[in-house]
Amino acid sequence: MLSPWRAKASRTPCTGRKERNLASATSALSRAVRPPDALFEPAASRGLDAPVSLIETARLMRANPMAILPEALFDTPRLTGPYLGRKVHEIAGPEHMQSVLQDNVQAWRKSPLILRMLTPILGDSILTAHGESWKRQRRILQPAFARRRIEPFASLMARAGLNAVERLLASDGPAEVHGVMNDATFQVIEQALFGEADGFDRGEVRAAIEVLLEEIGRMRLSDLVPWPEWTPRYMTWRARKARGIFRAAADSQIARRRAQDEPGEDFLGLLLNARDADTGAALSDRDIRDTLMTFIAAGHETTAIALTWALYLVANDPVCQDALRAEADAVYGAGEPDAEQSARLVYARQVIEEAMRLYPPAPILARRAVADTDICGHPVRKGDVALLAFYCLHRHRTLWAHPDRFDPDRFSPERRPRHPYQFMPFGGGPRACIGTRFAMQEAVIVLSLIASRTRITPAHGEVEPVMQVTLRPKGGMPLRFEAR
Ligand code: HEM
Repeated sequence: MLSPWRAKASRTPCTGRKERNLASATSALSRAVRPPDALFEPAASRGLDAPVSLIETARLMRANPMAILPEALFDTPRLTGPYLGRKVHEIAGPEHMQSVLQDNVQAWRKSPLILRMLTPILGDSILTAHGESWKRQRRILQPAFARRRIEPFASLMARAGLNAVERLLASDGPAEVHGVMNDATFQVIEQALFGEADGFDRGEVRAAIEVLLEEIGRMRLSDLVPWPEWTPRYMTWRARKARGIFRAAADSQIARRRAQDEPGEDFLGLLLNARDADTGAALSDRDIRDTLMTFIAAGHETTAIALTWALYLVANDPVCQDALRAEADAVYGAGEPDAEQSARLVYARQVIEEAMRLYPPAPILARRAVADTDICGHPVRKGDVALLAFYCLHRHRTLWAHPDRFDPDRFSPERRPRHPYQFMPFGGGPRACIGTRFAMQEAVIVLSLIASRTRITPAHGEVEPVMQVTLRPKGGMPLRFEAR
């Protein structure tokens, strides 16, 4: 059975006529040469087929939260089970997602477990705040992500893509793609935030950020205890020191910029200039510092993960590689794409979307009910938990034909999913990712450059996904690259 939601129109494809023609041409190229069952089908991560004890659940959560997803959630939109005297609602249906993230959003808050892990490092930032504090920050930050603000970053994204090509080709034997993609997206976010600023030791700050991201991603058994919200989370001495290094560097950059007449066009400049449209208020230095760290935490590893899985899938699909190359030749030739050209790389965009369908960088989100409510008519009590299983939604057997196959043509203008909550790597509703446009522009440019300049082949067999906040490749992602 295919999507019962298909009839519900409407997500307008944001492609112009010229792009659509190009999309059909490259899609036709990728389809014409092979029958659908010749498509690459990576092994899928499957979950529990029977309930397990609370202790076993805690163990699995720490090792790989993907393992607690029930197998049945690939066939049904909701499952409900017991959870510490309350209920946990695991959901994988578009209308159920919409109910939690949009229709009844005021009844849900981000999970205390995730907030406990994020807040010591990100503070009360747009990612962790709720209520008025979140609304104010979202209002002030939204204009920084307008198209005209993001487009100028295309050239630094292309530079990072070209650096990545060089490193992948220089590798003696298989390249460790996840590391190279992490470096590329770090280069992009760091330059987008601070521009060419000097006055701080970039190497030291990068090392500190790595320690902080590791600290955010490390779930401890004590995190699974439902402490009162005000109980501080234990932080290692190393993480405290790293937080001090990052804060000192950010504070000194903020002070230097404030002393200049022109704050600049990078994110730091935009944050210093940003004003609340309702009240005219500016962000405090502390808000700005926490926002900078939040953009790094939310925007660098996620994009690197999307690219890593996309390259894995493309490595296993030579026809898709040829189609990517043909598109790059037609759109920007031997040069590198600018913002206008990157918007015309519609097939590269489809590949990134299909990669994020199969491997959503954020595969599960958790929410806790702060009031009695319901999910599509099913009663929910205050204190219940909802697990939004995007991984299951994206491979749901009632929604997608051959859900485990890599088929970028699913995202062609004629075939793309119609329900806005059927494909949601960036979340949904008012708390959806603010960085979507930035991430898509970056991922499309970097993927297109790598696929057009190299021939990619798998180095070992299947790679398994493991969730450590994001959906990482277990044991890394070795692939081989040859110059075209
Ligand atoms: C492929 C890359 C990315 C993916 C898959 C992704 C995914 C997500 C998801 C699923 C959420 C919703 C979280 C929730 O509802 O609990 C989110 C929120 C957010 N993302 Fe992204 N993201 C990406 C890139 C970025 C980038 C590049 C930035 C910034 C430069 C960014 C900044 C944020 C922020 C600030 C939020 C919180 C928004 C709010 O609560 O109002 N993300 N992202």
